[in-house]
Amino acid sequence: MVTENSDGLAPESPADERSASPSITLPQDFTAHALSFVKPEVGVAKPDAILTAKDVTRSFGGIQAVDVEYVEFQRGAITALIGPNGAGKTTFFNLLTGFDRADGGTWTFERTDMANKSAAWVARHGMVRTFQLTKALSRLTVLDNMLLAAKRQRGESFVGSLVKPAWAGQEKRNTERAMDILSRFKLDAKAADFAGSLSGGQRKLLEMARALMTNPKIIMLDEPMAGVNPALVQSLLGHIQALRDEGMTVIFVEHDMHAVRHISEWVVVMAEGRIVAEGPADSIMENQAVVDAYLGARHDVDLGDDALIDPDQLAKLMAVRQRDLAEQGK
Ligand SMILES: Nc1ncnc2c1ncn2[C@@H]1O[C@H](COP(=O)(O)OP(=O)(O)OP(=O)(O)O)[C@@H](O)[C@H]1O
Repeated sequence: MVTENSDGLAPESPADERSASPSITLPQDFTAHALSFVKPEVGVAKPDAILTAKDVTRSFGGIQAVDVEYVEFQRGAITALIGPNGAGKTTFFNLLTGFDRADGGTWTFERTDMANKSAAWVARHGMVRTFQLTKALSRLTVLDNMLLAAKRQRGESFVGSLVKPAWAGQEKRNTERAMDILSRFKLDAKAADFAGSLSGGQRKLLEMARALMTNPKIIMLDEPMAGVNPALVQSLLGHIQALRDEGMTVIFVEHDMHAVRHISEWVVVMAEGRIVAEGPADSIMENQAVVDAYLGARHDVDLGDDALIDPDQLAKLMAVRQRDLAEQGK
């Protein structure tokens, strides 16, 4: 039997079906509490995994960009994916969300095989990633960006979009939904403005807003703090926490370690394509593999809170930094 929406139309995507059925949202404390019993070990099982990846590989020429043996992501939690430049974080995101094809491996989302499905298919099944505002999108209005995101993520064909009755009803619903989401991010007054006129922080909010157009269960944010005025960081973090509080699973790639420490319940660390550590943010900074990974690639990294780093490891970091400066003759 096909369930009907309140406007009498059949649901058009699994996202619509999901919103029509009752859902249970576990309290945020439950997720954080459940993770506090998990051992900080690579590949460790989570109490309620929503996404599981196994033996996922991707190479470019001679470079092994991703070589993830096993990782689970906890439902309803905020998980940060960190690592030095070139660690494979974005490539891993692209593989999981269907924007790139893996050489090998499997991954399942809610026990559904997601390996090498199209990005539109992945989004329709509830997993979306954010994208930076490109030049072309900057020349469209804020509302157009939202409507385009809904179309693209549904995988609508050009011919399909010309079938007027279906198109018109859908367009109206999409516009209403877009305005609702924009008002949540206080961007509704900007709906008719060019996206390119937004500030750095507002652009990040628009990226998040676009991803919400298909009512996802997992939202994957690529560097949500990049280019954001420090005064707006707190508000952006609040929006991410609000998504989690509503029951969404959030996975985000971020270099800003203060943000990572502030909001994530779990941190997964990548280096040279592999996962080298995972655990709660507070303990991860003391992990030798993490310090080594950053020492190998980014000597100027700010791990968020010096007080959390083991004094020996901090001394090691400082020594490398001093040596670099000496070599540069400073
Ligand atoms: N399309 C591509 N063609 C060739 N090499 C690529 C491509 N995409 C990524 N790589 C390489 O794969 C490796 C992993 O890159 P990726 O961008 O995934 O790392 P990252 O951890 O996201 O880095 P950053 O934090 O700097 O964004 C790097 O060596 C990169 O140069």
